[in-house]
Amino acid sequence: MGKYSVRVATGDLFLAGSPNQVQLWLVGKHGEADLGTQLRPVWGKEEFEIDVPLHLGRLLMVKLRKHNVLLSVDWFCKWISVQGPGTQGEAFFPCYRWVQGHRIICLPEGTARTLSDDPQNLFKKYREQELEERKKVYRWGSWKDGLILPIAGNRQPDLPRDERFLEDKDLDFSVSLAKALKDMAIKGTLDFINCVKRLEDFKKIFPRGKTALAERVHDSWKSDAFFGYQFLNGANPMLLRRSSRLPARLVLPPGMEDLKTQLEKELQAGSLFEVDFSLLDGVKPNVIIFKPQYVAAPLVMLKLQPDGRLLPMVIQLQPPRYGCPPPLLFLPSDPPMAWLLAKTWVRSSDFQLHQLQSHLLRGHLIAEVIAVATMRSLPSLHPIYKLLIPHFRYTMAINTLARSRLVSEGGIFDLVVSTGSGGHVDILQRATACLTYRSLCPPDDLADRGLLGVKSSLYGQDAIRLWGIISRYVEGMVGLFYKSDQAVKDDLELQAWCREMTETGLQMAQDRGFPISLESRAQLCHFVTMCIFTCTGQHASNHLGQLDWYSWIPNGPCTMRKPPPISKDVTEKDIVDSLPNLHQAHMQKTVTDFLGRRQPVMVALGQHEEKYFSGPEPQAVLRQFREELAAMDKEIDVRNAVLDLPYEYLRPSMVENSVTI
Ligand SMILES: CCCCC/C=C\C[C@@H](/C=C/C=C\C/C=C\CCCC(=O)O)OO
Ligand SMILES: [Fe+2]
Repeated sequence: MGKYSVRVATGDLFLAGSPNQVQLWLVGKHGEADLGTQLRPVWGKEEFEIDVPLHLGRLLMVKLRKHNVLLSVDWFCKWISVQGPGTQGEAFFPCYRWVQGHRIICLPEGTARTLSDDPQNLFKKYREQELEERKKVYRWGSWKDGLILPIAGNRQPDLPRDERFLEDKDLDFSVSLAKALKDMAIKGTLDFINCVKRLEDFKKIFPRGKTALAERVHDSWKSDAFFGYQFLNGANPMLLRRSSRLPARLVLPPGMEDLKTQLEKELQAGSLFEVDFSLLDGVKPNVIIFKPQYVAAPLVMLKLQPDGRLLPMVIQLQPPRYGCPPPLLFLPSDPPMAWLLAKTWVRSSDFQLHQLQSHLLRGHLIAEVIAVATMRSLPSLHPIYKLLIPHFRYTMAINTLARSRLVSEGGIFDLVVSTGSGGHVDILQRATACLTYRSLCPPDDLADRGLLGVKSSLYGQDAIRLWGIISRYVEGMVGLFYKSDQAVKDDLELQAWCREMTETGLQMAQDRGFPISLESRAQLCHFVTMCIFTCTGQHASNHLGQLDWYSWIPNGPCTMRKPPPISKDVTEKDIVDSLPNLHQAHMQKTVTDFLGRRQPVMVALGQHEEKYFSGPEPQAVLRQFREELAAMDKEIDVRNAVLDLPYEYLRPSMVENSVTI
């Protein structure tokens, strides 16, 4: 018994408060005290003192209930802190979510606890009740067969309130989208009248506020070195791999003996690389306003020069067909327009696989599976929940918007992208079917692709560096709560989480290397590091490049309006007629600007303010994480200062803490 001082923090946003009265209870090890309806959490922090005549013992949780007399107004509660007998200083009760309706909400004290950390089962019932409620609120949905699962719900209002944009993000998103679409409507009216006669005419829709790198793309997009560089450090660094043999599909017609000799020489030297777009083979192209669009499945062979440049050696635009002559091969020595058209076809193919496989599937959709599986399987007391939750912010919301406006029927893909109207779903299904656990872990992925130690792969160097920092952060936290491998095996909540992710969310992905159980601390750390890296670095490295590399439309054409060339007699007009028309280009630029712009409402990696963990040790681990991120950021700044083309997409200050756009 004694005097307790209670502080209650409401969210910082304008609509976070509520005029409803809130009743609080203090729940201790030895008793529970009803503090009555002391609160009206309209704004900021509220504080009050109260005498409690009971002996409560160590405080375990705070319970609260919002009383709705006339009107129920949701309240965003950040946290509650209590000082008094049994609190050992300050007892901190994290919340960081909306309090809705009339039900009693339980907020356990912030110390992370696995089931085995609670031998007296003081929280067991609470954990079970919380998960039972979460499974009702966070339900798996289904968008298309053969894909990993999304959250249930077609629009933002269908989502749990805690997953929707808060007003600052919502305002920024809505206003900037409305502005983008207004500009598009005004400037786009002439698109159907004007047309592009020359490649330089695409400058008509080249963004004003373009980035310095976008300017460089406009100036240098035709160069072979620039073309090759993009596979290393461009918008989509995920396809390049070192050749271990000449690809079977590369059929060299008679007269190409020199090329074969060169390829074999590079192969022997270990400097032969390839980018194979076979995943696109046979994808049904879109038809836009009754006009057929075209899709190809190129193969590019490249050589890594001693100076670090990656130069194309040959482009095969389509795989060989049985019973047909071998496909035409395009060479750097071909007539310039023929070679440029071949490279442009590769750029358009890269746009398709980048946006669908590298960005949407391996960034957005995997992050969503991680978020939904965690919300359904780990109670808020669990250390892994506390570690991961900051990396889920707005992911379900932005993905729901993507499913309803980008890849939906009548969405952007159907309107202007060559793989729209179903081909995009086919590609997502094919990419899902070959999605491996190793491909989501840069140390494994880069090893498999033969890119470890390649100095000109700045993406690779930064991905390994960032993976290492995140890995040490995860190991630091896991080490606080799991003292042995057996403790990991014995954590039934953790095992259920891993199984829910692999078997349900990822749809039986164990045959592609994803674990269905966690047998050791090392395996747990690797899995959780993959989760955090996917929600942060993987998405950023495949999202942030859009503005730089796709603003100049010929460098990343969203569609191709003529079939791939079958001769080398190519004119600039052939290229212009193949590229998106002005309307399609305008739409691509609008969406690229909108999605690719730097987000004003942004939390950088590791910089979340929410305090989910109580106790000095987890705070120390987070502090160390932030210090390592800051050091990496500074070193990237120094490195980039002397680079002709800086690489920024894995710079910690540029990487968002979750997938929010
Ligand atoms: C043409 C670019 C396609 C990019 C697809 C890859 C990933 C998804 C994307 C998320 C987008 C989420 C919402 C988009 C909402 C509105 C689009 C604006 C166009 C319109 O509705 O008119 O990752 O950033
Ligand atoms: Fe994105």
